[in-house]
Amino acid sequence: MAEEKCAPLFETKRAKGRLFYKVFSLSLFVAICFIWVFRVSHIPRESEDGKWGWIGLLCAELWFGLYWLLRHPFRWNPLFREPFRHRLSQRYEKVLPKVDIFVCTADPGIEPAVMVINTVLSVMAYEYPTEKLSVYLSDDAASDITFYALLEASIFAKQWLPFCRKFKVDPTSPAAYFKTIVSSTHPNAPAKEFHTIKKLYQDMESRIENAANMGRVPEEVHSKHKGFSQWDSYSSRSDHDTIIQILLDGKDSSAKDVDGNVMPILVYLAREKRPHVAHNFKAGAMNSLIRVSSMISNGDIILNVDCDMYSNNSQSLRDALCFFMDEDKGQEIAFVQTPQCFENITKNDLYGGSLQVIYEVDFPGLDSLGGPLYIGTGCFHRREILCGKKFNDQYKKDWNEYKNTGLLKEASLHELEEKSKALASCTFEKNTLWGKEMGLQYGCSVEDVITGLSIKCRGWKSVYYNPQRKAFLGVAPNTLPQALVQHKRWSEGGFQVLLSKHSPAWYAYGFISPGLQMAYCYYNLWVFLSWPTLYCCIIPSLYLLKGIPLFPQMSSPWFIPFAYVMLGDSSYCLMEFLWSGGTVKGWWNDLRLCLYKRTTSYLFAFVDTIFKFFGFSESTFIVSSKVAEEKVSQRYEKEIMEFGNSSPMLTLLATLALLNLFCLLGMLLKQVFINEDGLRIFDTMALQVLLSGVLVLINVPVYQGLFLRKDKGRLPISVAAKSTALALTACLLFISIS
Ligand SMILES: O=c1ccn([C@@H]2O[C@H](COP(=O)(O)OP(=O)(O)O[C@H]3O[C@H](CO)[C@@H](O)[C@H](O)[C@H]3O)[C@@H](O)[C@H]2O)c(=O)[nH]1
Ligand SMILES: [Mn+2]
Repeated sequence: MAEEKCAPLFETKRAKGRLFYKVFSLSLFVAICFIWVFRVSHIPRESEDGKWGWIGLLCAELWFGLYWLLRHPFRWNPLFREPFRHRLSQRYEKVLPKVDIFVCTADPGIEPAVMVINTVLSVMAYEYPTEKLSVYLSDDAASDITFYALLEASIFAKQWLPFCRKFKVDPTSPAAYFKTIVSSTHPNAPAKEFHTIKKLYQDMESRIENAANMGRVPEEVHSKHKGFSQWDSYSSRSDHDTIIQILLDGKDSSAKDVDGNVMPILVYLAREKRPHVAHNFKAGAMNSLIRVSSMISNGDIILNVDCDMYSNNSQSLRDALCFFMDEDKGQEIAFVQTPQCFENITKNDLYGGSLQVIYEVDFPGLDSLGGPLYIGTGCFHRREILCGKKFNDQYKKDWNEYKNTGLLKEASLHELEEKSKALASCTFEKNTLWGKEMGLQYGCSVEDVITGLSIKCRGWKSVYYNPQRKAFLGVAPNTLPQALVQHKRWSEGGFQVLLSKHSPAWYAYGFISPGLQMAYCYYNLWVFLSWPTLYCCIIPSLYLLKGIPLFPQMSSPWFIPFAYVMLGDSSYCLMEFLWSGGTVKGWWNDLRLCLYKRTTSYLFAFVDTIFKFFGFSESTFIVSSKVAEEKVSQRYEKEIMEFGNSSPMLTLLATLALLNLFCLLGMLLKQVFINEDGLRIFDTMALQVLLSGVLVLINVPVYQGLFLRKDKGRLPISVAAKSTALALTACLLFISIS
């Protein structure tokens, strides 16, 4: 018993096989050095062809090599964590802390209300004392439909929560649960009860969907609930008062479920918005939530999820607490991050959306360097640290002195709502430290990453926890344009972090470990991959067309390091990808997306950040769509790439794809009809042929989209025309200049 008492609440394991990795990396590095030496020592003379092409490649290879070095800290010493829930409950069951859960939504058009309330219901049903749970929904669209849906959910929850408890339901999102039951023949609930609850859910779902389709809330509901009157003064999504409604307050009889148990507190919040006041997107929403919740429940722990990220594991809250409440190591942990996983990833992950290598390899590695990034969803925070507390080693939280703070117990509901309104007003933050040193940081497209970094710079650590049964499941982009726009926002955010006050490249020095600095830089430098990648996709192919070699020929000893680096690195990446649970085709798809995001998302992000830096354009946050038309979904299921618009990004992609095709074809035709030495080019220019060949192969979906497909997801004719003209012109121009 005594032993149990001081036994840790979690354990940490180290990965094996690191020596192999280190030796292999060293050998790759030696080969990379040889490549650099070759480039520098073989620069063509003024009289020879290809001098500038050569120097450009030298720069690209230097940069790729250095960037490759940044990858290493991740892989040096990965850690895996395992919490012990039973010990937590033995020692702390009576004094478990209060937890506030924030769900953010911003657009009922692409984040349907039914999906949002499923997420809300799933987190309300955590296996946790309900009187200690509070769930807040922030609605940046201030949509009365979403409010209506939440109202419906608050009623349905009175049946749903007892049902989940009784039959140990998991996942606790009703939609997801009913979906799993269709595929398995053993619902853990008796048929009668199962069908009753299912019917209740479906009725609610159709009421909400009807309201959403009609675009308004049914009259009889409207008049029955006083909450709707708050929309009387509403003029638009970006111009309205604070709307707040405590739907379940945890104390009066209407807040009990059908079994008579207390329900979690449930609050709807749409912070005030005015057209000329910056609202700072999700970061602004989160900060309003932090303040409003401090007035109502003031939980010690804050869990934050996006509206699509339903809880898939009803124990994950307790798991997270094992880290915070561990007597020995818990004191320094600011947040516990779980991976962002998705329920709609297809077998070969067409858009590389699952980010598996990041979550299976990078993040465990980060954990040994001081902890993973905060990635905006599925993250448990300590409230006081999120609000700006600095680390000191005297800090020791005594969980046993459980205090019931928050005013809900004393004040009247109305009073509370009025007080909270002021906290969510759009002028509240004026001349305060909110958005700078308190709460989530403003001015960055990845408010999460920069906030996590600032927490680290204040001396705290974080923990990565990747449970076997995924903690949360969400929706990944299911069209190419969506994926590219999302990566643009992320890479732009990364660049902003790099330029920010907390820059991992300079400011963070001395505050976080050098390995972690490198790791942050690895993510924050994404935009700088665009130029060298573009260069390597264009110049070697054009030179191939012209017949000028830029790489050593096959019979030269210098060929060896090139071959070794290409082969070695790609096989290693493939191995990591498979090990992380991917397929070979998935790896190929991931490679394609990697190319596409580098040549488009990162490029556009680079340009946009510069514009914003000089004040030419304003910040935006393009919310990813979580729904798709029937036809689009069908194509997604079949892993047919969805282009579907004529954006500059797609035009650029198509142009690059065609340019490579033309160069390769042009070269082959030249070999057949003009040159006499036939196949000798495959010796002299083997690597260039290979590079173009791979680029052409990887772009097969683009050629299909341009010329072969008839469906709506294809590339529009206008893109085909523009890109063909551009690619041809580039080839002809390049040939004609000597
Ligand atoms: O003005 C806004 C914009 C967005 N959101 C919410 O923010 C969340 C994330 O938006 P989404 O479009 O799904 O972006 P993702 O790229 O999927 O999100 C990832 O990247 C974001 C930063 O770029 C983080 O904020 C997210 O937590 C992280 O999951 C969603 O719940 C939105 O409703 C708001 O509340 N207000
Ligand atoms: Mn999302």
